[in-house]
Amino acid sequence: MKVTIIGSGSWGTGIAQVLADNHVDVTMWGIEEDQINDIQNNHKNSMFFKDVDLNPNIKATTDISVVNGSDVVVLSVPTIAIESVCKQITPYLDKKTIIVNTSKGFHPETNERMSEVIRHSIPEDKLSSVVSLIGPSHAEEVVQRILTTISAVSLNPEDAKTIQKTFSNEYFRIYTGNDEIGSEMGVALKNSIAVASGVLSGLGYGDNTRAALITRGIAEIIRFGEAFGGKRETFMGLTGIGDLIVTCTSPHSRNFQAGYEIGKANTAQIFWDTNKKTVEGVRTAKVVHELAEEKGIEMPITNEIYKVLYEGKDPATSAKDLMLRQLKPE
Ligand SMILES: NC(=O)C1=CN([C@@H]2O[C@H](COP(=O)(O)OP(=O)(O)OC[C@H]3O[C@@H](n4cnc5c(N)ncnc54)[C@H](OP(=O)(O)O)[C@@H]3O)[C@@H](O)[C@H]2O)C=CC1
Ligand SMILES: O=C(CO)COP(=O)(O)O
Repeated sequence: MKVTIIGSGSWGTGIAQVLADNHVDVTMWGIEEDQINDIQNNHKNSMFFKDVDLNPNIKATTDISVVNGSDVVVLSVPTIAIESVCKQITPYLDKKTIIVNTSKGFHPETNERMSEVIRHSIPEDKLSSVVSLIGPSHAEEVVQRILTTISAVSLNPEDAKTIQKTFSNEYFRIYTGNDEIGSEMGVALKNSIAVASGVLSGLGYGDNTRAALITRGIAEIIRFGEAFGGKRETFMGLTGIGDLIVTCTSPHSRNFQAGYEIGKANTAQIFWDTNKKTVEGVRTAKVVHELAEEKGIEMPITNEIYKVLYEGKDPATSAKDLMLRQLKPE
């Protein structure tokens, strides 16, 4: 089994660690020469994990032709880059390949889910199927082999099983699923709720507030996901409540961290002026706000985060407005 990972960032490195530990032939491809040399020669990705030793069998290159001969290609770049990397790898796919999506969010212009983007970007004769490998999994913990469980979700059950077998080990357990819509919606929408979680912490609120946010957050994620065809039970699993909990509560979460700074400053301007990290929940809030308006879906938390990010509303007023919304029965 030959696996190529597209993207040499945080999550690509986490995935590579798991595969190399499983004795899979794994190569990371990236555009940052320094990072690639660091992985290939020093067995480190110091930009992301200063003190972590990587499995020395992880290979790394800036040569995209490495994709040639791959049985599986894992895409570990931000959602805004998924379409372009699909186009870049297509000439080098020489058989029907399983494409593993690990990104969480929507296409920047078409608002499509990631599996849809990949299916539209890679010709059928080069694509076995898309498997989304998603769930509660901060790379910072996976590289340290901290026990983690996530889902391999695909419309093709055989390919989902192949990915389950390839990635599973004593610290990384994979479940399979086929509700692509529900799973991809769950992991995308939780990022905007995680920004809200950070904002509330930055404003100085506590554990009661966070529990309220997670509970009401999953309620609006379910409303949205069901309206698009996701199954209710999926939102109770790893790609729903599981990923929502980890991202809303973990200091590793970049969505939480971005929200925290916004809450502390009581303005999103600080984010727009300084952020350089991958914070998917920011763009997702815009997509979800637009789609929810179109379909008339009630998304109070996501809408307040949208107003904070895109309309200059101050977070303290947003929190108060959420609390004073007209009361309804539970
Ligand atoms: N980090 C995590 O714990 C997890 C992340 N995810 C998801 O994985 C996706 C990637 O996140 P993550 O790895 O954290 O992000 P990072 O920012 O850590 O890494 C992304 C990598 O992709 C590279 N990249 C960006 N655009 C391109 C491009 N056009 N061509 C080639 N490479 C490109 C970046 O290079 P450069 O630095 O030059 O921009 C960087 O090396 C996100 O959707 C995220 O939600 C999912 C689960 C866990
Ligand atoms: O999706 C993730 C963990 O499951 C990563 O979350 P962040 O992008 O907020 O760091």
